[in-house]
Amino acid sequence: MITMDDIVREGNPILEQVAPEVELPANKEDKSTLQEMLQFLKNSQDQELAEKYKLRPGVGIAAPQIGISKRMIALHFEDFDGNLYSEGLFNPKIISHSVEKTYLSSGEGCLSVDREVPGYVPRYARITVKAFNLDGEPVKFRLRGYPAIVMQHEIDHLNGIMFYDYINTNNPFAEPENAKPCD
Ligand SMILES: OCN(O)CCCc1ccccc1
Ligand code: NI
Repeated sequence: MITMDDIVREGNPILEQVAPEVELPANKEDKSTLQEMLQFLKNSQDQELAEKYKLRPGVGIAAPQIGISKRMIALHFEDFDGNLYSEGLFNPKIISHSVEKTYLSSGEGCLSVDREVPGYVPRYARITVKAFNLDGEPVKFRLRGYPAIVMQHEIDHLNGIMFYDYINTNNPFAEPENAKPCD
């Protein structure tokens, strides 16, 4: 099972690389890795398992964060209406997005960053994403608000981008242009 020992931390160059696409249909190894990533998220949100294995709760994870430079991400979280998003995705791609931006008023964190980095992280408010799921089927997501933020945070990891790259260095909590908080 994936534990925090498997999570690479900032400074590791793999987090700054653009990851190559996964060859589809996915081979057994890539499929098993993606399933383990999804299981890690579920475990990290289970009080007992998180305590037992010292897991930091995560709502998403990208393969480079476990040292694998491939375009694979997993998501496991509920949106503010209680809808569950639980996906293992190959080669996710944002195919369109709003001009408007959004951000979490509490800022963001990252399993690969062992420190607080305060500040607003402006992201597209609405995105359309195409990907392939664990069954190898093409899937399309139209996301807004919190789910859109999580998806963008994960896809950024596949392009070597960290959440703090977006924070306004002069004034981290300056109101981002053309953006409204989603919470
Ligand atoms: O890459 C996953 N990650 O480091 C875990 C935290 C993900 C995350 C946290 C806040 C807002 C969006 C996404
Ligand atoms: Ni992250």
